[in-house]
Amino acid sequence: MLTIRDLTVSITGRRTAVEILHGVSFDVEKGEAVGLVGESGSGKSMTLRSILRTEPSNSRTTGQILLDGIDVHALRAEPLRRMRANDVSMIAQNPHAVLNPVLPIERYLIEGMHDAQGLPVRDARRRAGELLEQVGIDAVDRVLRSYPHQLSGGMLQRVVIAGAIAGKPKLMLADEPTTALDVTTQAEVMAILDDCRRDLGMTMLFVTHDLDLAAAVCDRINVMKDGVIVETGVPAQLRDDPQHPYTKLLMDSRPAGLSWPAGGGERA
Ligand SMILES: Nc1ncnc2c1ncn2[C@@H]1O[C@H](COP(=O)(O)OP(=O)(O)OP(=O)(O)O)[C@@H](O)[C@H]1O
Repeated sequence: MLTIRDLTVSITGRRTAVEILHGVSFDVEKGEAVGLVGESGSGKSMTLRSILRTEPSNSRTTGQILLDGIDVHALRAEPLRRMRANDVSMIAQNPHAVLNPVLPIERYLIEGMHDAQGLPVRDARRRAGELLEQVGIDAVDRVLRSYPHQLSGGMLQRVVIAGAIAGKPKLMLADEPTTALDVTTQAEVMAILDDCRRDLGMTMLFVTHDLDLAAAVCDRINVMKDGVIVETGVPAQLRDDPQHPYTKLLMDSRPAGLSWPAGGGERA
């Protein structure tokens, strides 16, 4: 479904250019959850931005990104808008960056569905309620009428997930979706995201610095360092037989006593 080949991104200054991604290549098959794991600054977010073509304006991208065989860097404005509206959804770290603080949640969801799918407002309102139920929200009417500042971070991230799955996108990009939440809420939101993905059969590219979290939800993991994928494997393989020194370092730096979750590639 997603093929990335030899992706390089350089940030250009007046006289110099700094290369940030140095020939990144990996695949995500239909229905798979694939992790992109690495420390801060390794280039994970830039890889996601390249897929959505939202790289900084002073950047230069080479290589190929194919979504179902279509080269996203060759798309003109209208097909690109359609791709962002219908095919690829993004869940970012901070829901406040996505939700307009002066609009109730209802407007965010309804306008999103109206704009992206052309759903009439009345249908979009009903669907918004269903989506909130799907992400585990009970007090649907209260949440729909609330403004972002009236809801907790975990609740807001559920709303963002509801918006992201509304159009049943082919590909979900999740960029540290639980990092800004407290630990208990992190687990809840991650479980909801994982459930929604499975229920809808969506493909996911999941960016995180947390190898354990990636292992819990991903079928395969790409380990990234300094703009390069240094190792790819299923979670059990990275745990039992890490090949690259950086993967070993990530394994060794996990909190003591933390057992590797039975998830991802280890699921029955
Ligand atoms: N607009 C920009 N201009 C210049 N450099 C940038 C820009 N955006 C990102 N970078 C640099 O590109 C590199 C990769 O950044 P990126 O955000 O992709 O890393 P990351 O792995 O997602 O880290 P984090 O988890 O902190 O977001 C970093 O060195 C960062 O400083």
